[in-house]
Amino acid sequence: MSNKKLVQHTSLTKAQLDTVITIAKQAGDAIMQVYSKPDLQIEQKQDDSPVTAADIASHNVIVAELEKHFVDIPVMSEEAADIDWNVRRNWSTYWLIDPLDGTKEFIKRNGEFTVNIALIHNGKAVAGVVYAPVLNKCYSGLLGEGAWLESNAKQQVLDISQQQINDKPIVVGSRSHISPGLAEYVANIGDHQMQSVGSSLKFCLVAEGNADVYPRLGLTSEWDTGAAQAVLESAGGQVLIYPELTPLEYNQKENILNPYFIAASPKWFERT
Ligand SMILES: Nc1ncnc2c1ncn2[C@@H]1O[C@H](COP(=O)(O)O)[C@@H](OP(=O)(O)O)[C@H]1O
Ligand SMILES: [Mg+2]
Repeated sequence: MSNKKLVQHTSLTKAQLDTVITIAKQAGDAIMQVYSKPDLQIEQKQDDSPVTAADIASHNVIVAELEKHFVDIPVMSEEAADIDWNVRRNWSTYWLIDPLDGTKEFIKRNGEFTVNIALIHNGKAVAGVVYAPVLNKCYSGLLGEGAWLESNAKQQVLDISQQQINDKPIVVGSRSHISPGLAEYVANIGDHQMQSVGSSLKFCLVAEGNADVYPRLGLTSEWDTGAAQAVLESAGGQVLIYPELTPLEYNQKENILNPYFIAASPKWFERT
């Protein structure tokens, strides 16, 4: 398959998205092989965050398969992120990958970790797949076309464009990275329920309509959010920089860290 077609469409066809879903599941299988072993081969990276044999195995599967199916589309992965800004800034279309988001949850073996593959086009997350192998849930989205959840061989369309906010809003936050900014934001919500969940699954819970808002007033990198933002926005949700409330975009700056953001359905932003 040539990338010319991809650039022409500025996104993926449904058949191409299915190929990416298959790749995410292959990566999930590679992760689960490590998960079942007693030694996860945990190492500390330079930024002091953990990396395991599963992060690397997933990365290798995804990169090899994407290069096989989509010729000439560059790839940025958390596990191969050292790409010169002067090269990367010229990419109009590229794959943005977090092979294993929620590495701390993987190490705790609580199931709250995901494989994340996003297609970025002109700074926007236009397609994404988020796969949680232990939970057996695969979320996918094509911006402007729709979002889907496949779970136990059943497929469900995700659409939160008209979703009403719960009287007692359900707020999702990180399980392992709590920030002072989050406490301040939720204090202003009033009566609410707080749920702690690891990884990009927080965006997916909002996309499913099972949570009202995911305020991230703490650090993340672009690969942590691209795929799940594509799922959420394809389901009719929004991811806006906080406090400016402008869209969260990609590859607009050398620093790969995201600004703070709020992910929610449109009614949340109407309300606040
Ligand atoms: N101080 C920090 N700087 C950059 N990224 C951070 C961070 N603290 C947490 N993260 C990111 O948050 C992700 C986990 O999300 P959550 O806290 O919502 O579970 C981590 O992904 P990895 O597990 O892929 O390293 C990590 O990249
Ligand atoms: Mg991550």
